[in-house]
Amino acid sequence: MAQHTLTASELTAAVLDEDWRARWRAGDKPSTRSFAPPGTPRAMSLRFHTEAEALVRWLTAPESIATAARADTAEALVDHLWATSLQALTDKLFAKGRGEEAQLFTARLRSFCARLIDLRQRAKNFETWQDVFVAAEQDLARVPVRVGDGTVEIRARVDAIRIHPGGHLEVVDYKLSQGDRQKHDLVQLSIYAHLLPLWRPGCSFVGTLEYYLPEFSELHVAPDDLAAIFSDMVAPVLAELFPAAQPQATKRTQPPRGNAPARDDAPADPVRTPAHKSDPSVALLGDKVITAFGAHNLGVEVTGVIQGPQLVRIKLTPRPGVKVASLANRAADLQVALALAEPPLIRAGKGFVMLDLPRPEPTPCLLKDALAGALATTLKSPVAVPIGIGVEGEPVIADFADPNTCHALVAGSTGSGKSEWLKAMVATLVLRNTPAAVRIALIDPKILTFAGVEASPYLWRPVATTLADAMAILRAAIAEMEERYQRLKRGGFANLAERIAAGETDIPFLVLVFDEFADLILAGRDEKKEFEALVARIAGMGRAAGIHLVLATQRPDKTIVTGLVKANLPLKVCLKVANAVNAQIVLDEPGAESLYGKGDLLCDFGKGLVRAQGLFIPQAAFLAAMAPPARRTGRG
Ligand SMILES: Nc1ncnc2c1ncn2[C@@H]1O[C@H](COP(=O)(O)OP(=O)(O)OP(=O)(O)O)[C@@H](O)[C@H]1O
Repeated sequence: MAQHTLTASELTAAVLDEDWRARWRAGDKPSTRSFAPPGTPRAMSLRFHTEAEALVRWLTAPESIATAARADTAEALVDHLWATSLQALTDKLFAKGRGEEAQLFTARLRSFCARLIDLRQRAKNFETWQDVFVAAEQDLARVPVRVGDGTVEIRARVDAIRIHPGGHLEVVDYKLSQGDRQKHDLVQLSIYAHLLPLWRPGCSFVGTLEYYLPEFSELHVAPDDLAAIFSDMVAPVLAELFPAAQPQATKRTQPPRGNAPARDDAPADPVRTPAHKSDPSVALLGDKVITAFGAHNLGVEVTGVIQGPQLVRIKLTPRPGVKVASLANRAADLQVALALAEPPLIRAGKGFVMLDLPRPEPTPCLLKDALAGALATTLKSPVAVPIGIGVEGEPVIADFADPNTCHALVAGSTGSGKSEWLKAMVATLVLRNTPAAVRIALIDPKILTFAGVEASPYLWRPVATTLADAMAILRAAIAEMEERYQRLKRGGFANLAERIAAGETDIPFLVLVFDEFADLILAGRDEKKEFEALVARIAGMGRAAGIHLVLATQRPDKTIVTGLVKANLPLKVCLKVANAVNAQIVLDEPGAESLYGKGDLLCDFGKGLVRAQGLFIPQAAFLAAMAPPARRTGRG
């Protein structure tokens, strides 16, 4: 069967090298490395990219952002690099007789640091390095590109996405050599520029090639020039490589809104929840588990094997004398015995012990399918939202109207699936309500999560991307809450739901969604105090007024998830976190460090933890959902 995916590097190679293309068409997988000009000295390109990425992450990470914002000279940045890794690296290179390479490498990074200071000066009203960088080493996973009547998925990783003072986003490619490779660099940049608006519809991107030779030089390429390179050089090669690309109708879940480009980044072959194809190899797992525990003198019986969308749950009964804690302590041994990537989660359930193993072929849960199936009858109140699909295929839902789940804390390390979870939650609210019934405030410091929704009638205020705008939204929500209380009192209603039930529908529910709130806590003592006070106020009084808070963070440590924040958000949704301490902070018990990522989550409703798989909505469907109801093209 024809292959319908390739990487941006492969596509670049195919565009510029006819032999490469012929070998690929013949079914080979030719290397893209042969593309480097022969005889070039070792540029240590990979290491340069790693150092640049680590530096940008330090500049923008919540825990270091305040310190990093004070770094206003190239020397200060070089000092940081030197202390964290560069000194050790150069010492090693000198010891190996590669002193010349070490000097060249250091000179390149010096140029990089000097460039960063220029960018700092270029930024409008610089407060932190987040005013410069949106992302470093950003993966663009499986972006569908139209080829003829079909689609081809292209994968890419871009070096940086930055804020350009012209109001665009700037995609940047770092290069360590120039010469005859500039054509190659331009083709690659044109591919990135083509992919990015498909990946984040609604954003416009300019392209920059940055050379560190070691002297710095840059080449700006206008969007029209990049589009011309793509259509003249890349598009014909794509058509040649994929003469029979898959018809779009079989891949697309929903036509895009207006002129928004098609995007369907849902993983392939989604299973219709809650029924999942059973996997024959799962039948053998029970025996393997008995043997693995038996090797440590822990007797267990398998009393059930359940296949969820992403997990296999094995229900075990411990033999007399075998403690649950002893089984849980053997997670690392099971990881080895069953050749797992992570230690499995082993927890006590009602009358049994649950051992969750990854499914050999996990299947994602699409919001669209869940809304048409399991959620159709279970979401009742207008502000009921899905948490995900449970291991046994059951819908796991929360209702903001319920005092036990009226405000949420969402935590998970980077890549765990927080933004996707938030998007599925927001999409559910807007797909089930008109803008007159529900309004959303989006606080998106990462800029890309909610890009492209600016014109949505569901927005209560424009999407906030800065600390100042985020605080302004919270203050406005307090004022709104007080006004609502007056109106409820005048009408003799205890809360908004009661008023709506009486037929008065002119006040919408309001859900405030923070894709990251760490910056608000770390901004300074006064800001932290004000933020906590505002959160406490809304948390305490918001439900009656129909105002709900959803605060997400990728940094669930004690500094960010303070006692006050945690106590005020009764619903906890914890995706994969870095360690057991983080899990403990969010859920009061470890476990979430063993989740598998990509939407795998544990949720606390106040009566024990539930494991579920978060729902997924493709970006194009999300944008379509945010459109006015009359202009919707379908259901996401
Ligand atoms: N529910 C899901 N089902 C399938 N895949 C998912 C799901 N959630 C996330 N993923 C995959 O994981 C990737 C990362 O998810 P997401 O962007 O939500 O992470 P994140 O936790 O917000 O990370 P960061 O904090 O770095 O932005 C997505 O691009 C998607 O490929």
